[in-house]
Amino acid sequence: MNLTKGQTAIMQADGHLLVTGGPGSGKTTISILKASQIASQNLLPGQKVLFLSFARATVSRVIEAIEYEQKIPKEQKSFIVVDTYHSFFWRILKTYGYLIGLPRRIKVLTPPNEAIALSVIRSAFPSRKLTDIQKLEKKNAEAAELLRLAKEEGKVCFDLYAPNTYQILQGSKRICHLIASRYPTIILDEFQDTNAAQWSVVQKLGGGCRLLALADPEQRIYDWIGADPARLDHFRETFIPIEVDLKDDNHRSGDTEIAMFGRDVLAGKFRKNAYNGIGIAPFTPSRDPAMTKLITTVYSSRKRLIDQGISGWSLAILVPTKKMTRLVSEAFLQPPAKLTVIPHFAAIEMEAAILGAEVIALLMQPNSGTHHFEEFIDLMCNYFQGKGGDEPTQGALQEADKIRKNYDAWVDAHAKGKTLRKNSILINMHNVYEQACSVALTGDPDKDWVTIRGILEKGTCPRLREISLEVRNLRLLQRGSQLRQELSQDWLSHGVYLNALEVVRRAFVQAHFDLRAKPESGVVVMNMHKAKGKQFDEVIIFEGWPVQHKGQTVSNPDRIVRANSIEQANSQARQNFCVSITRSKRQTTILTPKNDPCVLLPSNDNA
Ligand SMILES: Nc1ncnc2c1ncn2[C@@H]1O[C@H](COP(=O)(O)OP(=O)(O)OP(=O)(O)O)[C@@H](O)[C@H]1O
Repeated sequence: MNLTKGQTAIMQADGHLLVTGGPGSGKTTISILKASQIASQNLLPGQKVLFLSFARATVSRVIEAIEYEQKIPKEQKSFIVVDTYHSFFWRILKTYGYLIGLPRRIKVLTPPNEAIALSVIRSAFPSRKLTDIQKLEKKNAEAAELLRLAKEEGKVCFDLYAPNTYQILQGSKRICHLIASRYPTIILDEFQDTNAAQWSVVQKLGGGCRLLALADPEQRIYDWIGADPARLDHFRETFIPIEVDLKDDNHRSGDTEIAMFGRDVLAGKFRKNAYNGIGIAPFTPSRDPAMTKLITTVYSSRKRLIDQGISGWSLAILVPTKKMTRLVSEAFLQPPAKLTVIPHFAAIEMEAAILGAEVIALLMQPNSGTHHFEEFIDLMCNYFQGKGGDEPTQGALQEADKIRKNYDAWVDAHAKGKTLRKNSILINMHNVYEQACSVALTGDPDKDWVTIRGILEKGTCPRLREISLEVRNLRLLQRGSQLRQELSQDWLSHGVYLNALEVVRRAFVQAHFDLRAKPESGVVVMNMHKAKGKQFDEVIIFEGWPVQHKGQTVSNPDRIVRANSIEQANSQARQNFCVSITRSKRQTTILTPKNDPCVLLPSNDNA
């Protein structure tokens, strides 16, 4: 690979560095080569280069670049640590948290458990249309409870990682010094999206370490969780870095006009009528025709990639919302019009699946007396309280309440020697529970998991059926996985799965910090925000459509721009769209409803 002038300047620079550049301009690539150079020339024994990213998704892209694209030699690779901000902060908190009043032993409060812990507070507020005062009260009540959980119970939620790490660094020069001597160079990926708390930690780290920030101000898509347009200026003022702008170099899709189209979307002015590498196709705005259009478009893209003989090809379907990710995934599994199924991986929010998995794990454990059913009920309530993550629906919270009340009535009836009323939701739930508990398990975790899941799926309890469908999205029991090994070990030691629930809970915490990743391949479906920092051979962007009644639009959900309204087409919407468009190396196809095309696309007036 021949380095560009800008990339060469980066290789020659000393001191703090700020590297900017558009999509595919080679920021990640050059930072890896720089890390490798530092690893071979500037490290003392015990030191490493630390590469910090926001999400595991981005980490996997960096690892892909280190392993597969740049083929960094083994001896240098072992001196580069790629980590998420989360897991780096967590390591600091675990070791030094006691200095700021956290208990000596702390645990991760995972998002599903955070949702459960906050559900009582949340259910006290209306789920929609909150006044500003209500919003503030809710936020304060949630923050106070999360702080209490951290300080009193040692359960630390993700949002406290950065502020608590800052507190530790602020209070101890010695710890700052220790980190700097371990990691004399820190690379900050996607720096434009750093929030205030993360920035305060970076400022502390920069006192002793050399910082290399990578940024594209036009790919800033996290304003809603604290990214700040002025962040690059903060970095410039604080660290006076050498600055290299890789500008609009485009190595990702250089043979196409994908990057040009992305820039034109940002500017809202289109230089051409058609762009090489960009396809825009309308679909009929209702479920089956829309999904049919998407599925046939996927067939064509997939065929193109296979015909070109690209090994390990990747095709991403990017959609605006979590809900659409699910709808598309379901349509790929059960396509309309007798089309064939599309094997794929969907990046679905996992709260519901994780809590559902806990129910299955408990059912794998032996039914060892009266508390088993009680624990089962607790997990069912947890599932409904936590399945919506930080946006629980009132319906789900009420469902949890209903289960609890019916259980109390059941206990009461038992105590009085009476039977439960016939229409109690507990009747079916208990029947299916009993069936699951009485099935003979084999010691093969994968098989046993599927057996229990099957009982829930075929049973008469709609709530357990829902759980069986949710956990279908889990991929934790593949051959060789840690979870599978630990469950097998549990069976070997006890002849039953004595600790299945504990093993499953542990596996999810490990999975959150697990950074081993393979390049993304095959068909993947994900929300547009999740595609940040990634690249694929082809991309299809697919959005929702207006719902009409008697000729009037009654709602317009799941659009690239909220309600597809030109007033909402702000820079965030444009940047988010541009990031998605430019993830592709060869071809980006945009599918948009025929009667109400995306307002960011060229219309006949501005093409
Ligand atoms: N000088 C170069 N010559 C050829 N290919 C390059 C060069 N620099 C980078 N590339 C390739 O271009 C592609 C995009 O590079 P990279 O991912 O580093 O860009 P980026 O600036 O980090 O992109 P984004 O901000 O969109 O995530 C990669 O496949 C990389 O291998």
